[in-house]
Amino acid sequence: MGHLEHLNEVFKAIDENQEEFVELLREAVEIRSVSADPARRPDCIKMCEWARDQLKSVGADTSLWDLGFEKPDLPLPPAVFGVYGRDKAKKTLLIYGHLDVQPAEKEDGWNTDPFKLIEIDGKLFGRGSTDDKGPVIAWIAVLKILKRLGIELPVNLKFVLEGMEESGSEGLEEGLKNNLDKISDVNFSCISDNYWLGKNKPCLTYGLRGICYYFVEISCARQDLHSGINGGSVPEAMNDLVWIMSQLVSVQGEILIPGIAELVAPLTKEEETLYDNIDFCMETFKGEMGSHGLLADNKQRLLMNRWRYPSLSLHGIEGAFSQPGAKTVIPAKVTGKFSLRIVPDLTPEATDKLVVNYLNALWAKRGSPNQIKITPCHGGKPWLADFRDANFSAGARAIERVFGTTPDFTREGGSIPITLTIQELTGSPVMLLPIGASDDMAHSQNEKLNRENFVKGMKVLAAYLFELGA
Ligand SMILES: NCC(=O)N[C@@H](Cc1c[nH]cn1)C(=O)O
Ligand SMILES: [Zn+2]
Ligand SMILES: [Zn+2]
Repeated sequence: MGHLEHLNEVFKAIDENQEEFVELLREAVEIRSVSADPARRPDCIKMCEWARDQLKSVGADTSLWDLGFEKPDLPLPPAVFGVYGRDKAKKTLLIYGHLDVQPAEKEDGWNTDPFKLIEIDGKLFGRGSTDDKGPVIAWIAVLKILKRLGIELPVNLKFVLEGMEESGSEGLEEGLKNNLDKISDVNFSCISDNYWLGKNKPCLTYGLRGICYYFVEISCARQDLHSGINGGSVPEAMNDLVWIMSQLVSVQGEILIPGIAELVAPLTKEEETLYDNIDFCMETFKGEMGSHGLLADNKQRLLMNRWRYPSLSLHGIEGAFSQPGAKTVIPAKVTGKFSLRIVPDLTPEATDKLVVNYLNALWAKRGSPNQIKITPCHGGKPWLADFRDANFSAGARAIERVFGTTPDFTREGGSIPITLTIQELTGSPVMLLPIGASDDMAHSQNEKLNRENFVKGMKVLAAYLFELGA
């Protein structure tokens, strides 16, 4: 039987068994694997063990790689490694995904409990539904279906799943380097951990921005003070911090740190034309976010701002009063948090140097007697690939089979720190194959994955395996 006939059977079985896979996603969403919260570390570990058990249940050889400790009393979640098939005559595909999620509280403004999967109008709401538990489960679903139907896999598979992606993939690069012999036979890699550019048209992604995250801690007193009793008598940490944070980015979104713009790879004529035919509407994008404005006045420039230029975002101030009401306090210690999304040819090292020099220069100018501590937190490199290779061709053909349309080739503004490492360590091409839609609201309130995207995503992944093995 040819691979096409197999696919029709596989697609039918995916449709008929979709409820089972929604239930798997429900189980996974209920595990609060928030990697940024040390108190949730046991849940991150539990989530990795859960995924290991799922892979085992379909017949993969699995192991957990110990990745050591984040801090003396805080173990890193293990990486899940799975091998499915060892046929020397077949190509080997490495599948990467992550099992940890961003923090979420109902009080943040969710309409439902973030850690309960709730379906409303075909949308599966829950933290991690789209980023990245849904896509990981889509892979597991494909294996379950192929096993059930007794269909031989057209390629060998190797899984690398981790529990720290949302916190910079700490420990994973070392874990991969320690297990190089296990991934040296990989011919292709695929990551499903980003989103379509819109709600209707699928895409394949060939670029990611990197990330450099910073903490700036300023302290002014031993403990919080009364702003009536002490206001006007002490230089305040919060005033210093807000002064610094207001000088990082302009109202037009331009990064004010000297030297950053100069390290950005120049735009070539060939690259410029790539943005013209992409199916993207600025007004729809603005509407989906409910934003009050955009930082560009044409589609091409807006996409470039998201994909090929760096950006700087202010994330929060730890220690500042943020509850409802009007507490009259002078916080004793505040920590500002911001990050830069970096692009070729910026490196985390060069970015750290420029950022730290600039913060030190600002601090000297401020002349405050308070104490400052600048901590570069995690860094991840950008990634840019050639979308004209065999991996992308197989992905594009798979999408055509399921959607009857060719995908757009896109870049992504977010970061998956391990992507470049996987490409370099395996010496083979990586492709990003998103299944979620642009309005999934990853990292935000009411994160969701459309049931249709979930089901069609499984079909695309299955078709991709057959195209790759053809
Ligand atoms: N789906 C990819 C993703 O969301 N990646 C994160 C990675 C990250 C790095 N530091 C914190 N998170 C992203 O924010 O892009
Ligand atoms: Zn993700
Ligand atoms: Zn994420």
